[in-house]
Amino acid sequence: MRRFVMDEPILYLKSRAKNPSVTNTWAIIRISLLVFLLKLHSAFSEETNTAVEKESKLSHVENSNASIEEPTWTFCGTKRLSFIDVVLDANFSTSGSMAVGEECLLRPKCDETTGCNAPLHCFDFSKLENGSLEFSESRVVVVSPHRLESIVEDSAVQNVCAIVLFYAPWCTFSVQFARKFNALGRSFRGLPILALNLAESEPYKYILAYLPLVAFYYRGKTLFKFSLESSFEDLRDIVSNITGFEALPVNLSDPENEGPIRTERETSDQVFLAISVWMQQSSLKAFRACIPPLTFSTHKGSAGRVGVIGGSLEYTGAPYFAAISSLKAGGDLAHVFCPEAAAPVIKAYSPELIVHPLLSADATETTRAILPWLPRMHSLVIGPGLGRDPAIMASVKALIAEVRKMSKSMVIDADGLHLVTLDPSIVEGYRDAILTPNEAEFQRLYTKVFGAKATGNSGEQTKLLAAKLGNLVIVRKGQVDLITDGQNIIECNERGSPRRCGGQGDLLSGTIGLFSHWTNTAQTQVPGQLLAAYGSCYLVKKCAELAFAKHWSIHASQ
Ligand SMILES: NC(=O)C1=CN([C@@H]2O[C@H](COP(=O)(O)OP(=O)(O)OC[C@H]3O[C@@H](n4cnc5c(N)ncnc54)[C@H](O)[C@@H]3O)[C@@H](O)[C@H]2O)[C@@H](O)CC1
Ligand SMILES: Nc1ncnc2c1ncn2[C@@H]1O[C@H](COP(=O)(O)OP(=O)(O)OP(=O)(O)O)[C@@H](O)[C@H]1O
Repeated sequence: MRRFVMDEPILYLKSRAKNPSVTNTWAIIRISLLVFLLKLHSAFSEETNTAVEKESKLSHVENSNASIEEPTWTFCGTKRLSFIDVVLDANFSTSGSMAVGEECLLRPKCDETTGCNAPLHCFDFSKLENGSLEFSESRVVVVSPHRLESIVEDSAVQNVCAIVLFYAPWCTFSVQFARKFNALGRSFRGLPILALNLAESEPYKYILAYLPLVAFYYRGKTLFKFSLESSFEDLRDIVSNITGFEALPVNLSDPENEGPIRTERETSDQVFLAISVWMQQSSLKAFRACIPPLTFSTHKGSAGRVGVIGGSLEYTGAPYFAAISSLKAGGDLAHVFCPEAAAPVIKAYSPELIVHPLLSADATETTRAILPWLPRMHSLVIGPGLGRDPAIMASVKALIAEVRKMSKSMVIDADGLHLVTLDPSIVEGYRDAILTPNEAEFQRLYTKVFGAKATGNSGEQTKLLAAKLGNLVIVRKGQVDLITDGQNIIECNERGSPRRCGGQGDLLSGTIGLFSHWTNTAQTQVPGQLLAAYGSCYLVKKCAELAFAKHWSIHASQ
């Protein structure tokens, strides 16, 4: 599924708008092409003629305003306005975001010729001759995503302002805001006042911090986003002040303001989508707040000591990936407890890792040797590369029992999950456990616990299993990672990488091990294990996406 942030098409178009000579040349080429197309098309139908007429008018817009300079910006004057965000890039004199309710007024920068009160040069569509264009009327125009992109594209090469409401008919706040926005549309003639219904758009196509959200575009840039706490009068004044368009008298309570955006709420399954988007955004924010600051007062180990219990003669990469990722993500010390045969190999991969060749087929001896180390670990990652030797499994089972007694965070992955599938009671009811199954591992565990294959909604299946195991945390990995403690569920639907090379799960378990220490220390409102898991899923998917974009074919070390 393609996803992009709202500003992405704008960024793409910026390069064309920045250089006036390129813009002019581009405009001339477009006009010549349009004139040619005009002649060609006018032979066909009446409908085609109308379209061509519109294009011809737009080319007139381009032509007449080709010389207009990019304005610079400043805040001046005082008026109580509410902006969510002021999105001005390096070309502009002011940047930053402003809290709701701050006293400010955004203006093109004061200079000798324009003074402080000069508005933007926004094209007035109502002044077009024979103006039958959609924007020449005074009303909100509901557009498709495709149409919105083309308008933003047009506005990048012309001096067109566009005000866009992103809304959903099932969203209570959108519906409450609809009347104000409908009235805003009726207050201005000649200015594109648009609305995009997210319910009819590709899910996740626009990542919006708020719903509803009003964005103001000018020449292909998002200049700012309005807060919905603004009154209708404030919204109208902002638009009027910035564009220089005079507002028509409109009464907010007029019945005509019932449309075109509906003021009655529709019910829909998409509400879940909104909650999911909100959960992801708030989880990321909450997780970020748990990241320990870098200061000179900390000591070695305080940012995290993670122990990985894993590795075998066959698999030395998996425990290495888990341990090294906990260090690379910000941990201070990473220990690996592995069989003797694997230790020199793992050690040779990296001098950073502290490798203990203490895991053996003798459960009593293993426990005796590793037990003194356990209290020093903040968290344990159990399973990467262990293999399935029954005697080793028995040793690990004994260690899990010791970790439980110490109430330490424990991430169970790979062959550790095989052990849990053989005997789920070893983790049952232990809320500090985080299981990280891939799809195959999830199905095996689910079948073992419920005696039947999982069917139906995958979120519900995952919640059911986590609840049945006593509300521990399950991270079901896949195209969308599902993270649940049996009550709450968070999805991580970052794009990740289409390369499914081995070892990516080990990166995930290693970082969850570290992050669970951070979130437990920070004492969060959202359960710490859930946050740690979300932070890690987000990080691993983001890294995979970036590495894939850079190398095109990735493997875990990248
Ligand atoms: N470099 C290394 O040392 C590595 C070692 N690894 C270790 O290798 C051992 C075996 O791990 P496996 O993951 O192969 O476990 P399994 O032996 O249980 O195999 C899982 C099977 O499920 C399949 N599968 C995975 N995701 C699936 C999905 N979404 N839908 C359908 N089928 C799916 C896989 O192709 C595989 O055949 C573990 O100890 C693991 O830690 C892996 O972590 C990879 C890297
Ligand atoms: N189809 C997919 N598209 C994008 N990302 C995916 C997809 N499937 C899994 N991932 C991501 O890859 C990472 C590892 O998941 P995977 O299912 O490969 O685990 P694993 O089999 O346990 O890995 P490992 O090879 O380390 O044992 C997770 O971050 C997961 O989100």
